[in-house]
Amino acid sequence: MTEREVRLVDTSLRDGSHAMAHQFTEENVRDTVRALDRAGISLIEVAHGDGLGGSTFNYGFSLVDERKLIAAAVEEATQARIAVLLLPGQGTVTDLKAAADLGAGAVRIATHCTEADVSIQHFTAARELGLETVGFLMLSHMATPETLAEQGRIMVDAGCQCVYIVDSAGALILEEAADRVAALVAEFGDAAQVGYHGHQNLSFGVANSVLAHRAGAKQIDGSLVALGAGAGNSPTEVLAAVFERLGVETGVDKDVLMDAAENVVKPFITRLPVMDRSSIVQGFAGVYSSFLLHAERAAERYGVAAHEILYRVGENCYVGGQEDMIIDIALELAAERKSA
Ligand SMILES: CC[C@H](O)CC(=O)C(=O)O
Ligand SMILES: [Mn+2]
Repeated sequence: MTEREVRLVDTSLRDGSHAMAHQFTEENVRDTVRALDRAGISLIEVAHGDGLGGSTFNYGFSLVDERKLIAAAVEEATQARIAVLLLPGQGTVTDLKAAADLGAGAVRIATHCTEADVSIQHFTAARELGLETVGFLMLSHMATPETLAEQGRIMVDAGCQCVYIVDSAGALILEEAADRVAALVAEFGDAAQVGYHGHQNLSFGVANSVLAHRAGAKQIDGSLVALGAGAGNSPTEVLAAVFERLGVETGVDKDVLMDAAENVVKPFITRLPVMDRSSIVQGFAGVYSSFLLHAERAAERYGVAAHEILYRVGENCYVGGQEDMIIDIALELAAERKSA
Protein backbone atom coordinates (compact mmCIF):
# COMPACT_ATOMS: atom_id res chain seq x y z
CA MET A 1 0.00 0.00 0.00
CA THR A 2 1.24 3.52 -0.81
CA GLU A 3 2.23 5.48 2.25
CA ARG A 4 -0.04 8.40 3.18
CA GLU A 5 1.74 11.75 2.75
CA VAL A 6 -0.95 13.89 4.30
CA ARG A 7 -3.76 12.99 6.65
CA LEU A 8 -7.15 14.52 5.89
CA VAL A 9 -9.11 15.09 9.08
CA ASP A 10 -12.84 15.73 8.89
CA THR A 11 -14.56 18.28 11.11
CA SER A 12 -18.03 18.37 9.52
CA LEU A 13 -19.54 17.05 12.76
CA ARG A 14 -17.82 19.63 14.96
CA ASP A 15 -17.08 22.85 13.03
CA GLY A 16 -20.27 22.12 11.09
CA SER A 17 -22.14 22.33 14.38
CA HIS A 18 -21.74 26.14 14.23
CA ALA A 19 -23.37 26.30 10.80
CA MET A 20 -26.15 23.97 11.95
CA ALA A 21 -26.77 26.08 15.09
CA HIS A 22 -25.75 22.92 17.02
CA GLN A 23 -28.82 21.01 15.82
CA PHE A 24 -27.19 17.75 14.66
CA THR A 25 -29.34 14.66 15.13
CA GLU A 26 -28.00 11.25 16.08
CA GLU A 27 -28.94 10.08 12.57
CA ASN A 28 -26.88 12.91 10.97
CA VAL A 29 -23.88 11.81 13.00
CA ARG A 30 -24.27 8.09 12.35
CA ASP A 31 -24.75 8.53 8.59
CA THR A 32 -21.83 10.95 8.23
CA VAL A 33 -19.40 8.90 10.29
CA ARG A 34 -20.29 5.75 8.36
CA ALA A 35 -19.60 7.52 5.05
CA LEU A 36 -16.34 9.17 6.18
CA ASP A 37 -15.14 5.91 7.67
CA ARG A 38 -15.88 4.10 4.40
CA ALA A 39 -13.95 6.76 2.47
CA GLY A 40 -10.86 6.07 4.58
CA ILE A 41 -10.85 9.25 6.71
CA SER A 42 -8.86 8.22 9.79
CA LEU A 43 -9.80 11.02 12.20
CA ILE A 44 -13.34 12.37 12.54
CA GLU A 45 -14.11 15.19 14.96
CA VAL A 46 -17.47 15.12 16.75
CA ALA A 47 -18.56 17.66 19.36
CA HIS A 48 -20.51 20.84 19.94
CA GLY A 49 -18.97 23.55 17.71
CA ASP A 50 -17.40 25.16 20.76
CA GLY A 51 -16.14 21.86 22.07
CA LEU A 52 -16.96 19.72 25.08
CA GLY A 53 -19.24 21.59 27.45
CA GLY A 54 -20.06 24.11 24.69
CA SER A 55 -23.81 23.60 24.90
CA THR A 56 -24.59 26.78 26.86
CA PHE A 57 -26.65 29.96 26.67
CA ASN A 58 -23.60 31.90 25.45
CA TYR A 59 -22.72 29.57 22.56
CA GLY A 60 -26.08 27.93 21.85
CA PHE A 61 -27.63 24.74 23.14
CA SER A 62 -27.16 21.42 21.32
CA LEU A 63 -30.24 19.56 20.11
CA VAL A 64 -28.75 16.24 21.24
CA ASP A 65 -26.34 15.81 24.15
CA GLU A 66 -22.81 15.65 22.75
CA ARG A 67 -22.00 12.52 24.75
CA LYS A 68 -24.82 10.71 22.95
CA LEU A 69 -23.42 11.92 19.62
CA ILE A 70 -19.86 10.87 20.51
CA ALA A 71 -21.07 7.40 21.56
CA ALA A 72 -23.02 7.06 18.29
CA ALA A 73 -19.96 8.11 16.26
CA VAL A 74 -17.74 5.60 18.06
CA GLU A 75 -20.27 2.84 17.36
CA GLU A 76 -20.29 3.59 13.61
CA ALA A 77 -16.54 3.93 13.03
CA THR A 78 -14.76 0.75 11.98
CA GLN A 79 -11.29 2.13 11.23
CA ALA A 80 -11.56 5.85 12.01
CA ARG A 81 -10.71 7.35 15.36
CA ILE A 82 -13.21 9.79 16.86
CA ALA A 83 -11.76 13.09 18.07
CA VAL A 84 -13.34 15.63 20.37
CA LEU A 85 -12.57 19.33 20.74
CA LEU A 86 -11.84 20.93 24.08
CA LEU A 87 -11.45 24.62 24.90
CA PRO A 88 -9.81 24.83 28.33
CA GLY A 89 -12.13 26.64 30.70
CA GLN A 90 -15.19 25.72 28.67
CA GLY A 91 -14.54 21.98 28.66
CA THR A 92 -12.96 20.31 31.68
CA VAL A 93 -10.76 17.33 32.38
CA THR A 94 -13.93 15.61 33.67
CA ASP A 95 -15.56 16.14 30.26
CA LEU A 96 -12.44 14.73 28.63
CA LYS A 97 -12.49 11.60 30.80
CA ALA A 98 -16.15 11.09 29.95
CA ALA A 99 -15.38 11.37 26.22
CA ALA A 100 -12.51 8.88 26.54
CA ASP A 101 -14.82 6.49 28.43
CA LEU A 102 -17.26 6.72 25.52
CA GLY A 103 -14.48 5.63 23.16
CA ALA A 104 -13.11 8.90 21.77
CA GLY A 105 -9.49 8.27 20.77
CA ALA A 106 -8.20 11.78 20.24
CA VAL A 107 -8.61 15.27 21.61
CA ARG A 108 -7.96 18.57 19.90
CA ILE A 109 -7.27 21.21 22.54
CA ALA A 110 -7.88 24.76 21.32
CA THR A 111 -6.64 28.02 22.78
CA HIS A 112 -6.35 31.57 21.54
CA CYS A 113 -3.06 31.66 19.59
CA THR A 114 -1.17 33.52 22.33
CA GLU A 115 -2.57 31.56 25.28
CA ALA A 116 -1.19 28.05 24.81
CA ASP A 117 -0.21 27.88 28.46
CA VAL A 118 -3.83 27.30 29.50
CA SER A 119 -3.72 23.94 27.71
CA ILE A 120 -0.87 22.36 29.68
CA GLN A 121 -2.92 20.47 32.27
CA HIS A 122 -5.34 19.27 29.59
CA PHE A 123 -2.55 17.83 27.44
CA THR A 124 -1.11 16.12 30.51
CA ALA A 125 -4.52 14.59 31.32
CA ALA A 126 -5.09 13.58 27.69
CA ARG A 127 -1.77 11.73 27.48
CA GLU A 128 -2.51 9.99 30.78
CA LEU A 129 -5.80 8.84 29.25
CA GLY A 130 -3.87 7.45 26.26
CA LEU A 131 -5.47 9.84 23.77
CA GLU A 132 -3.93 11.13 20.56
CA THR A 133 -3.31 14.83 21.17
CA VAL A 134 -3.66 17.80 18.85
CA GLY A 135 -3.31 21.50 19.66
CA PHE A 136 -5.25 24.30 17.98
CA LEU A 137 -3.75 27.80 17.88
CA MET A 138 -6.93 29.67 17.07
CA LEU A 139 -7.09 32.99 15.20
CA SER A 140 -3.54 32.35 14.00
CA HIS A 141 -3.66 35.45 11.75
CA MET A 142 -3.36 37.54 14.94
CA ALA A 143 0.18 36.38 15.73
CA THR A 144 3.49 36.30 13.87
CA PRO A 145 5.06 33.01 12.75
CA GLU A 146 7.69 33.42 15.51
CA THR A 147 5.10 33.88 18.25
CA LEU A 148 3.08 30.94 16.96
CA ALA A 149 6.20 28.75 17.02
CA GLU A 150 6.80 29.71 20.67
CA GLN A 151 3.19 29.01 21.54
CA GLY A 152 3.25 25.70 19.69
CA ARG A 153 6.38 24.73 21.60
CA ILE A 154 4.45 25.16 24.87
CA MET A 155 1.85 22.69 23.61
CA VAL A 156 4.46 20.18 22.39
CA ASP A 157 6.32 20.31 25.70
CA ALA A 158 3.01 19.58 27.42
CA GLY A 159 2.47 16.41 25.35
CA CYS A 160 0.84 17.63 22.14
CA GLN A 161 1.62 15.47 19.09
CA CYS A 162 0.45 17.84 16.34
CA VAL A 163 -0.05 21.60 16.53
CA TYR A 164 -2.39 23.28 14.08
CA ILE A 165 -2.27 26.70 12.52
CA VAL A 166 -5.97 27.49 12.77
CA ASP A 167 -7.22 30.18 10.43
CA SER A 168 -10.40 30.70 12.46
CA ALA A 169 -11.30 33.88 10.59
CA GLY A 170 -10.42 32.61 7.12
CA ALA A 171 -8.13 35.65 6.98
CA LEU A 172 -4.81 34.14 5.92
CA ILE A 173 -3.75 34.51 2.31
CA LEU A 174 -1.23 32.12 0.72
CA GLU A 175 2.27 32.87 2.18
CA GLU A 176 0.67 34.12 5.37
CA ALA A 177 -0.54 30.57 5.95
CA ALA A 178 2.56 28.82 4.59
CA ASP A 179 5.00 30.96 6.62
CA ARG A 180 3.15 30.19 9.84
CA VAL A 181 3.19 26.46 9.13
CA ALA A 182 6.90 26.60 8.18
CA ALA A 183 7.78 28.34 11.46
CA LEU A 184 6.17 25.53 13.47
CA VAL A 185 7.79 22.82 11.33
CA ALA A 186 11.21 24.41 11.90
CA GLU A 187 10.58 24.74 15.64
CA PHE A 188 9.37 21.17 16.23
CA GLY A 189 11.58 19.11 13.91
CA ASP A 190 10.63 15.48 14.58
CA ALA A 191 9.14 16.26 17.99
CA ALA A 192 5.63 16.89 16.66
CA GLN A 193 3.61 17.26 13.49
CA VAL A 194 2.00 20.43 12.18
CA GLY A 195 -1.57 20.74 10.91
CA TYR A 196 -3.64 23.33 9.05
CA HIS A 197 -7.31 24.23 9.53
CA GLY A 198 -8.77 26.64 6.99
CA HIS A 199 -11.98 28.60 6.51
CA GLN A 200 -13.34 29.74 3.17
CA ASN A 201 -14.27 33.34 4.00
CA LEU A 202 -11.83 34.74 1.44
CA SER A 203 -11.94 31.51 -0.58
CA PHE A 204 -8.39 30.43 0.32
CA GLY A 205 -9.11 27.29 2.36
CA VAL A 206 -7.98 24.76 -0.24
CA ALA A 207 -5.11 26.79 -1.74
CA ASN A 208 -3.74 27.55 1.72
CA SER A 209 -4.01 23.85 2.59
CA VAL A 210 -1.90 22.90 -0.41
CA LEU A 211 0.73 25.48 0.55
CA ALA A 212 0.55 24.31 4.16
CA HIS A 213 1.29 20.77 3.01
CA ARG A 214 4.20 22.02 0.91
CA ALA A 215 5.50 23.87 3.98
CA GLY A 216 5.48 20.60 5.91
CA ALA A 217 1.97 20.21 7.38
CA LYS A 218 1.06 16.55 7.81
CA GLN A 219 -2.58 16.94 8.85
CA ILE A 220 -5.15 19.04 7.01
CA ASP A 221 -8.74 19.72 8.09
CA GLY A 222 -11.81 19.77 5.93
CA SER A 223 -15.58 19.45 6.13
CA LEU A 224 -17.95 17.80 3.70
CA VAL A 225 -19.79 20.43 1.60
CA ALA A 226 -17.54 22.88 3.54
CA LEU A 227 -19.98 22.54 6.46
CA GLY A 228 -18.43 24.80 9.07
CA ALA A 229 -18.49 28.26 10.60
CA GLY A 230 -18.46 31.43 8.49
CA ALA A 231 -18.22 30.54 4.79
CA GLY A 232 -17.34 27.03 5.94
CA ASN A 233 -14.15 24.98 6.02
CA SER A 234 -12.05 23.70 3.14
CA PRO A 235 -14.34 21.04 1.61
CA THR A 236 -12.93 17.59 2.41
CA GLU A 237 -14.07 16.20 -0.94
CA VAL A 238 -12.26 19.03 -2.78
CA LEU A 239 -9.09 18.57 -0.72
CA ALA A 240 -9.13 14.88 -1.61
CA ALA A 241 -9.56 15.61 -5.32
CA VAL A 242 -6.91 18.37 -5.38
CA PHE A 243 -4.30 16.32 -3.52
CA GLU A 244 -4.95 13.39 -5.85
CA ARG A 245 -4.46 15.67 -8.88
CA LEU A 246 -1.19 16.83 -7.32
CA GLY A 247 -0.09 13.24 -6.80
CA VAL A 248 -0.09 13.62 -3.01
CA GLU A 249 -1.24 10.39 -1.31
CA THR A 250 -4.01 10.92 1.27
CA GLY A 251 -5.21 7.34 1.59
CA VAL A 252 -8.83 8.40 1.10
CA ASP A 253 -11.29 7.70 -1.69
CA LYS A 254 -12.40 11.01 -3.24
CA ASP A 255 -15.36 9.42 -5.02
CA VAL A 256 -16.78 8.02 -1.78
CA LEU A 257 -16.28 11.47 -0.22
CA MET A 258 -18.05 13.22 -3.09
CA ASP A 259 -20.93 10.77 -2.73
CA ALA A 260 -21.06 11.44 1.02
CA ALA A 261 -21.06 15.21 0.44
CA GLU A 262 -23.84 15.01 -2.15
CA ASN A 263 -26.07 12.32 -0.69
CA VAL A 264 -25.42 12.24 3.04
CA VAL A 265 -24.47 15.72 4.26
CA LYS A 266 -26.02 18.14 1.74
CA PRO A 267 -29.58 16.86 2.36
CA PHE A 268 -29.49 17.68 6.08
CA ILE A 269 -27.76 21.08 5.87
CA THR A 270 -30.19 23.76 6.95
CA ARG A 271 -28.09 26.58 5.53
CA LEU A 272 -25.34 26.02 3.00
CA PRO A 273 -22.04 27.75 3.86
CA VAL A 274 -21.59 30.62 1.44
CA MET A 275 -19.15 33.46 0.77
CA ASP A 276 -21.63 36.24 1.28
CA ARG A 277 -21.10 39.82 2.44
CA SER A 278 -20.93 38.89 6.13
CA SER A 279 -18.50 36.00 5.80
CA ILE A 280 -16.25 37.94 3.39
CA VAL A 281 -16.12 40.73 5.99
CA GLN A 282 -15.12 38.10 8.57
CA GLY A 283 -12.15 37.09 6.44
CA PHE A 284 -11.26 40.67 5.59
CA ALA A 285 -11.55 42.04 9.12
CA GLY A 286 -10.18 38.92 10.86
CA VAL A 287 -13.30 37.87 12.74
CA TYR A 288 -13.80 34.45 14.32
CA SER A 289 -15.95 32.47 11.87
CA SER A 290 -18.27 31.13 14.56
CA PHE A 291 -19.45 34.70 15.26
CA LEU A 292 -21.48 34.69 12.03
CA LEU A 293 -24.79 33.32 13.29
CA HIS A 294 -24.49 35.33 16.52
CA ALA A 295 -24.05 38.51 14.45
CA GLU A 296 -26.97 37.64 12.18
CA ARG A 297 -29.26 37.06 15.15
CA ALA A 298 -28.20 40.34 16.80
CA ALA A 299 -28.62 42.17 13.47
CA GLU A 300 -32.17 40.89 13.11
CA ARG A 301 -33.06 41.68 16.69
CA TYR A 302 -31.71 45.22 16.79
CA GLY A 303 -32.35 46.24 13.18
CA VAL A 304 -28.73 46.73 12.09
CA ALA A 305 -26.60 45.06 9.40
CA ALA A 306 -24.68 41.88 10.29
CA HIS A 307 -21.67 42.90 8.21
CA GLU A 308 -21.46 46.23 10.06
CA ILE A 309 -21.43 44.38 13.37
CA LEU A 310 -18.68 42.10 12.07
CA TYR A 311 -16.54 45.01 10.84
CA ARG A 312 -16.69 46.47 14.33
CA VAL A 313 -15.89 43.10 15.97
CA GLY A 314 -12.78 43.07 13.78
CA GLU A 315 -11.82 46.63 14.78
CA ASN A 316 -12.15 45.66 18.45
CA CYS A 317 -10.11 42.44 17.93
CA TYR A 318 -12.61 40.30 19.85
CA VAL A 319 -11.67 36.65 20.30
CA GLY A 320 -13.54 33.41 21.00
CA GLY A 321 -15.59 33.58 24.20
CA GLN A 322 -16.60 37.21 23.59
CA GLU A 323 -19.84 36.29 21.81
CA ASP A 324 -21.83 38.45 24.24
CA MET A 325 -19.99 41.56 23.00
CA ILE A 326 -21.71 41.11 19.64
CA ILE A 327 -24.96 42.21 21.30
CA ASP A 328 -23.20 45.27 22.74
CA ILE A 329 -22.00 46.23 19.27
CA ALA A 330 -25.47 45.77 17.78
CA LEU A 331 -26.93 48.03 20.49
CA GLU A 332 -24.14 50.56 19.88
CA LEU A 333 -24.84 50.62 16.13
CA ALA A 334 -28.59 50.93 16.72
CA ALA A 335 -28.00 53.86 19.10
CA GLU A 336 -25.67 55.56 16.61
CA ARG A 337 -28.29 55.19 13.89
CA LYS A 338 -30.98 56.68 16.11
CA SER A 339 -28.87 59.71 17.00
CA ALA A 340 -27.72 60.32 13.40
C1 LIG B 1 -14.91 27.52 19.04
C2 LIG B 1 -13.84 26.65 18.52
C3 LIG B 1 -13.54 26.98 17.09
O1 LIG B 1 -14.67 26.80 16.27
C4 LIG B 1 -12.37 26.14 16.65
C5 LIG B 1 -12.16 26.30 15.22
O2 LIG B 1 -12.53 25.46 14.43
C6 LIG B 1 -11.58 27.55 14.72
O3 LIG B 1 -11.11 28.37 15.52
O4 LIG B 1 -11.61 27.72 13.49
MN1 LIG C 1 -12.88 26.29 12.45
